[in-house]
Amino acid sequence: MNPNPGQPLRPQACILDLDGTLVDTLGDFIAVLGLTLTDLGLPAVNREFVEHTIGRGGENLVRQTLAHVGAEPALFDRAWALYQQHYATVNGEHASVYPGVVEGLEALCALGLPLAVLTNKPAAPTRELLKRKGLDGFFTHVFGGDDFARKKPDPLPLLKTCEALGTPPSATWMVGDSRNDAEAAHAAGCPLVLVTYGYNHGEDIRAVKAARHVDRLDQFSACDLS
Ligand SMILES: O=C(O)COP(=O)(O)O
Ligand SMILES: [Mg+2]
Repeated sequence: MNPNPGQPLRPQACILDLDGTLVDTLGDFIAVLGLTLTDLGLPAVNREFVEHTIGRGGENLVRQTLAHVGAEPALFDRAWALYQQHYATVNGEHASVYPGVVEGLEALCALGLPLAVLTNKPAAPTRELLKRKGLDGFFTHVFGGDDFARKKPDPLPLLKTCEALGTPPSATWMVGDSRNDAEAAHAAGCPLVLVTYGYNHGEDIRAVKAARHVDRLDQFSACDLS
């Protein structure tokens, strides 16, 4: 029973998004797309386009990019293969952990909460990035966009992650940076925290309904868990 109806349950576990929430990976996406487009003899795309398009997985980014530069959709398979090759090399080089993330994760772990990463990035580069940035030790589970039949904003990956964590969705908080995380969390029944510093397709994340909006991850742990 929720002792405060209308208030979300105190977290028993947390699910965290990766890109735009834990790590600022925009520079990696820009570099990898640049290399891919050069290999294909296609024109470059600008930073704003990349920032507004990331969040729904690499396949979607590559598809949207081909459309944006006026390339044939049939180029997708080649472009996706090149993109993945370049991503494996570049991964983390132009990326940095956001301020407050390590402190926030330490606070959540100190409370004994199991933590999972759930991202639309494929699982292999996700695990590698967490390792390269020294974040891998915080998580009991790491799931990527290719681990389940559907990606966020579908609720399926969140429900599967709750199952793996062994906690009910109503007490499993989702922390993310975009409306994909928000739609998935609302549909799954997970309380939602949105960080204000990530990527939300160029739209103001404060307009998206959430239990909390925070400017740093350690603000979430400070206000909700003590
Ligand atoms: O790969 C992406 O599009 C980013 O995904 P994420 O925000 O779910 O981590
Ligand atoms: Mg994100």
